[in-house]
Formats: sequence, structure tokens, C-alpha cells
Amino acid sequence: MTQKIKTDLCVIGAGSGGLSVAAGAAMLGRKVVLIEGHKMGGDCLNFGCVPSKALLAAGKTAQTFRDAQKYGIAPVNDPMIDYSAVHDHVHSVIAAIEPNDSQERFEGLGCTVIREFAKFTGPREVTAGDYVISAKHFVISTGSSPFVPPMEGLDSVPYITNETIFDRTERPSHLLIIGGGPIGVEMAQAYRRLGAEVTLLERGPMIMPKDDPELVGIVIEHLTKEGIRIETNAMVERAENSADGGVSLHGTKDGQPFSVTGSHLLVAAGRKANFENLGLEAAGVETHQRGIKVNDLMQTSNKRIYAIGDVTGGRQFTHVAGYHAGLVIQNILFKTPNLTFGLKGGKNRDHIAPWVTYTDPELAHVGLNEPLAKELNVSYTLIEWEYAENDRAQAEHATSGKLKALIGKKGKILGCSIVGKNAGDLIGPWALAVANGLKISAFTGSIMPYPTLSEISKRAAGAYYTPTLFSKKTQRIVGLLSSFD
Ligand SMILES: Cc1cc2nc3c(=O)[nH]c(=O)nc-3n(C[C@H](O)[C@H](O)[C@H](O)COP(=O)(O)OP(=O)(O)OC[C@H]3O[C@@H](n4cnc5c(N)ncnc54)[C@H](O)[C@@H]3O)c2cc1C
Ligand SMILES: NC(=O)c1ccc[n+]([C@@H]2O[C@H](COP(=O)([O-])OP(=O)(O)OC[C@H]3O[C@@H](n4cnc5c(N)ncnc54)[C@H](O)[C@@H]3O)[C@@H](O)[C@H]2O)c1
Repeated sequence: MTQKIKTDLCVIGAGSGGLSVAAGAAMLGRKVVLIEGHKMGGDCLNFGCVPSKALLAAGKTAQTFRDAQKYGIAPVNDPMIDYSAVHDHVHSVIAAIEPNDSQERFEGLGCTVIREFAKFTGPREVTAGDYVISAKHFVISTGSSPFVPPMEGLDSVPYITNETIFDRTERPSHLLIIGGGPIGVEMAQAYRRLGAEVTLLERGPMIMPKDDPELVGIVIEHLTKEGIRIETNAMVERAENSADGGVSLHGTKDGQPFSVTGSHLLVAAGRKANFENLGLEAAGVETHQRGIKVNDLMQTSNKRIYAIGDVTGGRQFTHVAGYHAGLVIQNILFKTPNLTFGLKGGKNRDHIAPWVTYTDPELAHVGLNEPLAKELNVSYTLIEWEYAENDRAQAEHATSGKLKALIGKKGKILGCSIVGKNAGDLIGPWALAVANGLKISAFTGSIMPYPTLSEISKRAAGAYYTPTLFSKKTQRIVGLLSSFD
């Protein structure tokens, strides 16, 4: 029987973005209906960040055995990997985090949680199962799904995506991966380290195309040294079952016919926003090719409906979905897009979001990098620092790495990219700097603990002043001042 609900806020999708909005609004005393059609926690918890990082951690542990000799410890070249136990480890990590995202927790916060797929049936009405919900405001946070490219034969082979890969309890003997983006690259290293042969196929000239090519080169060096076969300019066009029960892929490599056969296939060829079955026409919500159209307040073309996170087709990261959630809380509940509630106003500035690919070494980025600065015709001074110049990196044999930062007029920090151990953590202060328009003197004026990798940032910052500080002119001034000794 149909049940009608009237509420202040209706959130569709209980993933990274939707859960943050629902929790914030409920804790501020608003009536919230939260609708989730599949698993609470969305992609990040169940099929994305959490299981992928847990799998990478298992791979890293296996690699530690192989690399032990550097530290004077007998290496184990072929550590025994119990794939079913690795699966259990991954799912135990999900289980440990799950309570934060659970239906019980959100009901405890006062939300009405409905476990159905939702669809707009009017500009201010949504239907989900037997429920019809009318609300003052709606937030669409329905995320994205794996994009499976239209390809001859793909339907007839048993391919894996990020939605099925973490359920596997057996090691693939040879994993073929279509796509050299973050999913493809992270899974390539995790599986290689867990004992699989891996071939990574990327149609473009470089894997990780959004990152600094020089720093990507350092990641590639590590991946190939570990035995991952990387084929760039390799456009996969056709798939078929191979005679030995695996999968064969065919296409072109550098314009020439190309084929490769493996035991399993992972498709990591990008994402598509989840908006197709939402009844957006009934709600007057417009879309573009990659997702739902929003203005800089995260409002759709229907001003009472907001959209956040992956479904908007912008930067698809958990921290961006969380940031969008903060913006809509500010805009819907506080109605103050121009006031600062720790967010520098309620207008979207997600171009300041960092991203990290959690390979070993990690590759992290925020703001402008060299290719982007050149494309935008922005002038900059480049500062660089090598991990090999850092004492802690030496102590831990983590010397392969580099920081590159772009400094604009009057020393303003425009962007930073770091490849190396813990780059994802090292990017934090640079993200703070980019978000707040800080100058490079913010780094030189601070003291970093010795011996830590954080000194790499400080030394890079110091390098900005080196040419002026140790110039002939400065030497002359110091010489003159010495007369007052
Ligand atoms: C393998 C992988 C690794 C990743 N690693 C990282 C990482 O390390 N760091 C990072 O920042 N990001 C990572 N991401 C990206 C991150 O997972 C997403 O950016 C993030 O989950 C987006 O949050 P969201 O709220 O927009 O969508 P989601 O978290 O996907 O939530 C959307 C929810 O909406 C539900 N839904 C969809 N349609 C409906 C409907 N009609 N009715 C009701 N419910 C609906 C879905 O079931 C889902 O639960 C990774 C992604 C993948 C695939
Ligand atoms: N560490 C992280 O933060 C992290 C990790 C994983 C995913 N993510 C998020 O998920 C998003 C999706 O990741 P992704 O790796 O699936 O997508 P992506 O779009 O970043 O990369 C897909 C790659 O597949 C290639 N490709 C597509 N079709 C092909 C074909 N037929 N043959 C050969 N190559 C082909 C594309 O050229 C592209 O480089 C990321 O952009 C990111 O936002 C983030």
C-alpha cells in the first residue's frame, strides 16, 4: 500500500555524498528521508576506495617480503598468498567501517531510511517502492557505475568490474585490464604483488593521463620492474573467449593489429553517472553528457533539487562528494552561500581538490601541474626536490620520488605534484596552501620535524629562494653589512 511522506529534505543515494548531507541535516534538526537502492555506504565503502586500498595493503605486505634484502633480512621471493584469506581481510576492513554508514546509525540520527530505488514522479515528488515522498528540497547523490565501452564480443566474455572484483576468492593467473586510469593502475599493482601476471592496456599514449608525465614515468618504472606489462596506444576493440578458457582481446597498438590473451578481464575504462533511471524529465532536471548539470551552488535546473558527487560528472572522488555535501548543507539549511562557515562560501571550488593514486610509490596532485599551466598560459616558477635528498627516505630505502611545485607571482602556490612514499599524506599542506591562496613563504617560515618526509616540502620551498639568497647581489649586501660586525 502506498505510504506518503512529507519531509524537509530527501536525499537519494546513501554513499559518500548522500550520507554526509543526511547526517548533517539530521543533526541540525531537519526531517530527513534517505533513500538507498543498493548497499549503504555506496561505491567507496563497498566497491571502491575501501576494498581497493585494503587489497593494495595486502599486495604491499607481500612485496615487503620480496624487498626485505635491502634491510639485511632474508627475502622471500615467493611469499605464500592465501587468496581466500586476502578476500576475508578486504571484507573485514569493509565490515569494520560499515557501522558508520549503516541504516541503524542513520535511523539513530533521526533519518527515515528507505531501502528502494528512487525515481522522480514530479518536480517535488519522488517514488521509492511503496513510498511517495514530497520534500522541500532534494539532493541527488546517486554516484556512478563502471562504464563498459561498446565493444564487439564483450557481452559474451565473463569480464570483471570494480563491482565484482572484490568478491573473488581465487587468484587470476593472468589478469588483463582495459584502462590505465586510477582503477586500472591500482588493481594492476595489487594483483601483480598478489602473484598474478598482469597486462594493462591503455588506448592513450600514457597511463594516468591527468598527472604530471615525468612523475607518472617514475610510477611506470616501478610497475614494469615488478613485472606488469603496460601497453599504451593500445585500443581494445574486440573480445572473445579463448580456447584455453580465458579471454582474448583484439585491437590496435600504435596503429598495428594487436592481440593478447589472459585468464581474466577487468574493465576499468571510466565511469558513467547514475542518472538514467531517475525520472529527471518529470522533475525538470537537465543533464549534460557526463552527468547532472549543476550551478556553482550545486543546484540543478530545478532550484529545489541539488546534485552532488560522482553523478555531476566532475571530479569523482570521495572527498569531493563530501565537500559538495558541506556546500549543500550550507546552501539549503543556512541559506548563506556568501557567508563563510569554514567553507569559504557555499560556492563550488572543487578545482582545489587534491587527488592521489595509491600505487607504490603514491602519486599525489593538487592545483596546477606543468601541462595544465602551459595549456592555460599561466606563468610560473618550478621548484623541485628529490626524495633521495631526504634522510628519512634514505633510511627507509624510499629514495625513488620527487616533488614538483608551481609558484606564481609574488610567491603564490599554484599547485604541487608528488610521487613517492606517502605522497598522499605529503600533499595535505599543499592542498591547504592552494585552497587558501598561501605563498611559498608559508613553508619556509615553518619548521618540519626531522627526520620526516615532510622536510621534502620545506626543502623544495627553500629552493624557491636559493637563486636570490645566494646571488652575487646578496653576497655583496652581506659583505657591506659585515662592516658593522
Ligand atoms: C575501485 C575504486 C576505487 C576508488 N578509490 C578512491 C579513492 O581511493 N579515493 C577517492 O577519493 N575516491 C575513490 N573512488 C571514487 C569514489 O568511490 C567515488 O568518488 C565516491 O564513492 C562518490 O560518492 P557519491 O556519493 O557520489 O556516490 P556513491 O558513493 O557511489 O553513492 C551513490 C549511492 O546511490 C545509490 N543509488 C543510485 N541510484 C539510486 C536510486 N535511483 N535510488 C536510490 N539509491 C540510488 C547507489 O546504490 C549508491 O549507494 C574510487 C572508486 C572506485 C570505483
Ligand atoms: N585513488 C583514487 O582516488 C581513485 C582510485 C580509483 C578510482 N578513482 C575514481 O574513479 C574514476 C574512474 O577510474 P577509471 O580508472 O575507471 O577511469 P578513467 O576514466 O580515469 O580511466 C579509464 C582509462 O581507460 C582508457 N580506455 C577506455 N576505453 C579503452 C579501450 N577500449 N581500450 C584501451 N583503453 C581504454 C581511457 O583512455 C582511460 O585512460 C577516476 O577518475 C577517479 O575519479 C579514484
